[in-house]
Amino acid sequence: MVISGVTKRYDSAKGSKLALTETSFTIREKEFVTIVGPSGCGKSTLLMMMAGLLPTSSGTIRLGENLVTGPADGLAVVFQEYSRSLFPWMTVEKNLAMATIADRLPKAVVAERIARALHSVGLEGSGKQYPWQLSGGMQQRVAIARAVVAEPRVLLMDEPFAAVDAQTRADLEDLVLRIRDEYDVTVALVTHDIDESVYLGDRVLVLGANPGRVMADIAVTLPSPREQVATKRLPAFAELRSDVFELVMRPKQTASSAATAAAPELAEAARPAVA
Ligand SMILES: Nc1ncnc2c1ncn2[C@@H]1O[C@H](COP(=O)(O)OP(=O)(O)OP(=O)(O)O)[C@@H](O)[C@H]1O
Repeated sequence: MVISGVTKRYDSAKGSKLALTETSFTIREKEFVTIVGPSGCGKSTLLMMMAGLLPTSSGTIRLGENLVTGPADGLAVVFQEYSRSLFPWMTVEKNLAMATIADRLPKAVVAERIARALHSVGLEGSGKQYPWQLSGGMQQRVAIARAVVAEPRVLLMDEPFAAVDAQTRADLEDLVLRIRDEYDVTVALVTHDIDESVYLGDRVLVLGANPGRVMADIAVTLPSPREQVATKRLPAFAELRSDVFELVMRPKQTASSAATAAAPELAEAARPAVA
């Protein structure tokens, strides 16, 4: 996915707000990129534009050869608010089937995909249940299954674990890492949690606020597969989280020089494309 010179300005009766200043980066195929930054720096705005759910004010977003100008084939989104993103009057299976409707697949293929997706998120026995019969963590698993059932090239996630408890969050983080491998999908995940950004990412994009912009693009060179205890014990993990923390907390006026020092790989534009 290639994001080129994207800006976003919100205009309202109260005035105009530059939410995101010129932003460019590339996400390579199968890469897991996390996007972290302080509240209001434009993380959700950026992700919604990547999903084609919000128009850019200027600049372009491409998925492969195609410009993203609306909800695009090959893109799936998981939101924080699982309870609002699932249809409560439909069973889990029907919720998943809805995501495949546009593809007009044979019934047997849909059933197979649903079974695979439910297995991948550990909900094999829950297909006939309704979302409201499940815990919050299980509902978010359903939302993840629904996102992958259409077998997208890119999975976009907006603070998907912010509304669950710490233990469930750790389980869901590991689940998404497994899903990435099983479905060979490219992932961009927005979070405000610095540890999560480092634990999950192959790269961390650190955004700064006022206006929103990419301050640093940090390669995460931790070994895979990641493991909640062992990975977080590594000195390299502590170092990376400190780098990201410093960038997120650092006052705006010194941010760009700090970013360059902490992340010499900032010249991301030169990377090859792309999912
Ligand atoms: N629909 C809108 N109209 C006007 N301003 C908006 C709108 N949506 C977002 N903004 C503003 O744009 C900026 C970026 O918002 P955005 O929600 O993208 O940030 P964020 O980093 O995702 O924040 P948070 O971490 O708090 O969710 C903020 O200043 C916000 O107030």
